[in-house]
Amino acid sequence: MLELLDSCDSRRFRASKMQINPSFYTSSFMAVAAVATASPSSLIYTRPSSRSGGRIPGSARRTTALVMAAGNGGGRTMPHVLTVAGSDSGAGAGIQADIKACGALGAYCSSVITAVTAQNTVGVQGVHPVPEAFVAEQLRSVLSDMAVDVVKTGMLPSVGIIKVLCRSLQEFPVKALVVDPVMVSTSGDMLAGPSTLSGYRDELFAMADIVTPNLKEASALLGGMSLRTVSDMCSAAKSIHNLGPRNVLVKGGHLPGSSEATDVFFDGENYHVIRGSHVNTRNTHGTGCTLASCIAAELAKGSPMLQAVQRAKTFVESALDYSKDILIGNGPQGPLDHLFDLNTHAHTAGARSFDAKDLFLYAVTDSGMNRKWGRSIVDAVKASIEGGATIVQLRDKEAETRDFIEAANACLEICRSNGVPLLINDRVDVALACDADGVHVGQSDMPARVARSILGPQKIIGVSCKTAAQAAQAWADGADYIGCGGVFPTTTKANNLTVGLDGLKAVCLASKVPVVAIGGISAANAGSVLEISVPSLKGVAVVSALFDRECIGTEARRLKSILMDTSSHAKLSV
Ligand SMILES: Cc1ncc(COP(=O)(O)OP(=O)(O)O)c(N)n1
Ligand SMILES: Cc1ncsc1CCOP(=O)(O)O
Repeated sequence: MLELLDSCDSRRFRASKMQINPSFYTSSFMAVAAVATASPSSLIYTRPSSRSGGRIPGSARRTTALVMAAGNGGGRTMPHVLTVAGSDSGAGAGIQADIKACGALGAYCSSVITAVTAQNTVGVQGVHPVPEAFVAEQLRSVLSDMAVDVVKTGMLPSVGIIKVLCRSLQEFPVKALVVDPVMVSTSGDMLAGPSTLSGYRDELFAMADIVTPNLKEASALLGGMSLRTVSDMCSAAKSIHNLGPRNVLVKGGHLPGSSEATDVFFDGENYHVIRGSHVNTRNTHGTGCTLASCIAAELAKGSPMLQAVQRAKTFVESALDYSKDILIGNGPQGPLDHLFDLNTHAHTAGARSFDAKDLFLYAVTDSGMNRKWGRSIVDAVKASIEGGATIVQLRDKEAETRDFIEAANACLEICRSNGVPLLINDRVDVALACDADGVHVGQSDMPARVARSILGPQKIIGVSCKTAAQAAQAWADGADYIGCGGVFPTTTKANNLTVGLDGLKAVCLASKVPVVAIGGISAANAGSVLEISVPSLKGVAVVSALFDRECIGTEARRLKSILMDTSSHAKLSV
């Protein structure tokens, strides 16, 4: 697998199509080490090419020889993917997704940018292609210097850029080429004109080790062929294979009438139907780029093709599952968290533990109501949790500090044993004294910024907001969530302005942190609150609907079931 060339040797070599070999790295590393020890200044190493016309340019060989002569030849190599794709300012797809996906799988990822897009979770607002000559320059910079194993392509906005890439790959061969024929974004915006179809078909596919179209792209490549079933996908995979790539993966996504995410892989001889579970989430932006990058990373690590595809699919499924509730942006398509494995460990290592799902049914206590019904605060909190409350706030405007701390300690015991966070209304001192999970502060209480500096990064801080400007300030101050209301008129809080469902919606749309609605909410109107259907709205907070009722547990159960029904019928991401 390894060829040694004299540094002055100008021989060109032409290698036959290379099989991806898992032992490649080990063997090349050992051979390099041997060479470095034997005769460091006069020999260089190179690897055979998978591409026709493969050669190592003299300048690159000389550079390698110099590096080895300088004593760096025995360093550790990394599997290396070069992504040639567009930049996504929202970082859910494109170059940014590729770099994160490769990093997550342990591959180094260099990048050649073909276009700069202005993009977010709503859609694509602008596309600015990079001039062909500058794409060529970027390619030369990376490929002439770095040992790239696999090139992965994403957005190639013109035939000219496709041609530039093909020329570069002829000059600087790599182990494998993964082509994701990106044409339309998940939001439906065009990223490459129809003229690029001929570039893919006539130029790039013949060089590709795998092409990974989704149903729309496969259909476009085949002149508008209708693709509805797995059998259609098999026919499409065969037709695309006839265009030149060695392998084809047609991604079925969520096929009509199926609860699975089904893909078809064709290697020119056999079809493999790869089934995965469909994850119900808005956070699917960039899954195509991620899948192709993962395939590239696995190939760079030495996996055989089918195994690379299977591992990539497993990674995407795990990332979708982990990211299904993440709130980034207000548009219909949010991004994945590619670094979920890292972040899972970060949580256990002490990062903030707030989970927006906890806001679903938020019980806010009221000392006056407890007195009226002859209940202790501890019994009231216990009953609300038994009924399904997901977070509790102790709100007591009258208690002496000492009594408040005592009550908070007792409630904390119940909350902790049920895995329900306990927050303290207004009183940062009480929260600190009993080590509660956090505080909720209003616009005239201690500023959230100050509370954050006192409580540290791990405590939960909620802030009451009635306007978009207040929501922006709360986020800037380090709030974890905001409480917005009163949504409906209420007698629980005197002189409180009602913002209505429209006001709630405006704040939710503006908020960069999760929102819980509060004020006059009960079983009669809780459904209408969730139905405003803005992703940042994560639940409702109630006082009288629980604590001014005879049976707190029954009321909590009723509310919870209404919230769950509404969120599942409206497919809300709460
Ligand atoms: C979840 C939640 N949202 C809003 C409020 C109101 O807090 P604030 O504005 O501080 O008013 P008081 O509760 O102090 O009367 C809240 N408590 N909880
Ligand atoms: C504390 C608070 N903040 C805004 S409205 C409100 C009172 C909510 O109480 P209820 O759920 O009984 O209307």
